[in-house]
Amino acid sequence: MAFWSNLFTSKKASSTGKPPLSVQQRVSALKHLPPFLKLVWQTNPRMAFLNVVLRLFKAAVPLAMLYVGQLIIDEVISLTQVTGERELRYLLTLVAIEFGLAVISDTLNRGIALIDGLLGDLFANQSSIRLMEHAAELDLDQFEDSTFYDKLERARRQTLSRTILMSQVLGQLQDLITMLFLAVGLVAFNPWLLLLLLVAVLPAFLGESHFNERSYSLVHGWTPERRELDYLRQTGASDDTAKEVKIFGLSDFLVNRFRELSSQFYLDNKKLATRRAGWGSFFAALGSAGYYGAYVYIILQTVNGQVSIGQLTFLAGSFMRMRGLLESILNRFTSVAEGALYLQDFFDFFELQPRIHRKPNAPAFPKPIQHGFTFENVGFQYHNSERWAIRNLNFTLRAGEKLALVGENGAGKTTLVKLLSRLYDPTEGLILLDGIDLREYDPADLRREIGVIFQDFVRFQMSAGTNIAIGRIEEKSNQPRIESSAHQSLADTVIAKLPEGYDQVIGRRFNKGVDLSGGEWQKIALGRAYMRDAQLLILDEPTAALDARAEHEVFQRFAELTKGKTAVLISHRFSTVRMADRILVIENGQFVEMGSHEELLAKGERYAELFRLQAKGYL
Ligand SMILES: Nc1ncnc2c1ncn2[C@@H]1O[C@H](COP(=O)(O)OP(=O)(O)OP(=O)(O)O)[C@@H](O)[C@H]1O
Repeated sequence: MAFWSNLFTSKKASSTGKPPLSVQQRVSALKHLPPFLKLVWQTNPRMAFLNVVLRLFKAAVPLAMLYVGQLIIDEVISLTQVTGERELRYLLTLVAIEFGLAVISDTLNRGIALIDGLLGDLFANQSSIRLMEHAAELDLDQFEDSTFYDKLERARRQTLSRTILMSQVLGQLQDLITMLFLAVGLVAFNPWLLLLLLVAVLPAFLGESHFNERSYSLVHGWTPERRELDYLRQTGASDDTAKEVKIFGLSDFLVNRFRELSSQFYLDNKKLATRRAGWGSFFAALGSAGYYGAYVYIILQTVNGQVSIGQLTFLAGSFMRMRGLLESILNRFTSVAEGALYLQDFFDFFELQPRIHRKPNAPAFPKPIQHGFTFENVGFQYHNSERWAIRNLNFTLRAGEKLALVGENGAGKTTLVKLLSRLYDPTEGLILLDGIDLREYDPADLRREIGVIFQDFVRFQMSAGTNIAIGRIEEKSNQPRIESSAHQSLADTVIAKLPEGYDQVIGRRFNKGVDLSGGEWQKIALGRAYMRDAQLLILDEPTAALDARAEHEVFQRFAELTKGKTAVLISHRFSTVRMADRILVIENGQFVEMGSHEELLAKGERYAELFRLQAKGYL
């Protein structure tokens, strides 16, 4: 019987190859319940308090009803033995009390369900907000780590299901109190009955807890695959991918992979569910045997005249209720413990801390920048890669200059920009701003003074105006500023053609959304750079989809706008690159040469070679 041997601390790997968790781990997961309940309480203290009070009242109702029931039956029996005039007032009062209790019980149930639902909604909303806020604080490389994604995914799934945990924990406390009340009556009659009850219910509890742990391991171990399933579902049927899925005939490929993964999960789950159902029926039969044993005992006592018929109904009723309660307490205990295990994922996510954060005593950000950014022997390795994306980089981006970065695909240009904006910190070497290590400044100050438009800028499925305002979202109501940014980035001509102008939702995701061409999107995204009005502006090839004339015009306007400001341009078009004051050529992450267009051409080395290739139409 593998079941019994696995029950406590199984070392056997589950079907997912992950060892199931031990009882110790499960019990230790319960430590997350107090902070969880604290979060629930903080969500809305008044509602939480009311919930507890209503549940306390509800806990006392079953005992009161059973007791009144006993009095009613005994009174009925004694009245049947009376001949002549019968006094019914007492009996009718008892019935009225029982009726009152029934009404109170129903009302309390409704009230508790209402507050549970409302508090649960508030809690789910607040958890989602906390999750979004915390995710926003984390570093970019944490997002690029797949184990981080698994954590985020599990935490995201938690926000809704945790509201069920809240009702379960509170329900548990309520049932425990009801049990306590009922137990007092039962123990007074015969303490052995209580023991019989435990014996009847305990195996079912252990069985449930075993299977819950298995199903947690299964679900937990399948997180990466479930993410893949979500991805496949999304890729197979979404507006973003429909074009390529059709052209390349990818539907079967995606469907087959989905079928393969989902049927593996189905089979694993089916095996577990079937075993669970089999053992569950066996344990339920054990429970019934316990109940009927106790029932026979009480009946015999009644026949022998040791207890009244009213007491018989009270005791049998209490025993039956206690069995139900104990079963649900124990079963719920395992799902509470399981919920607490998932809570671990939830709290784990919140324990992740960004490495790039504000230090105490951060120096004031220079306004204006005096000297510029100096790279001293800078090297950078992506955390998931052995390769150095950038190495031994030494140069200065002078305050007020326009610097163009040139290099082949994968040379490290975008990486350099990410280091400048502190999306990452260098693996080795230093970046200094006006002589102070960039890491000393508050990253929020730095980012406020830098505007970057990446080549893979986000196409926000929002209005055209908001898409530009995103460059400085605090100014989202400043329509003149949005319009002047749109004018400078040539987005105004695109917006003029939209039926609802600046209020037009762009992108296809939402109803009435109008999609734009690649170049039109770029003009909108470029508007963000003008909206930003930062000390350092970086354009990382956001003009690649613009036609040659539009790009030329964009950069002429850009040069005017950035007069006196520092700017970095990345472009593969030399007609654009030559507008820069200086050009930095990098290859395989290493410095190759630096100078003005004329200087580099005169030098006749790498830049000159690339320039001539493009002039001949080879690049
Ligand atoms: N998130 C990442 N994780 C791991 N490696 C990365 C990541 N991003 C980029 N790289 C690698 O770092 C190197 C430099 O990439 P980078 O994006 O900086 O090149 P680039 O010069 O901007 O190229 P392109 O002209 O194609 O945009 C490449 O080899 C790339 O594969």
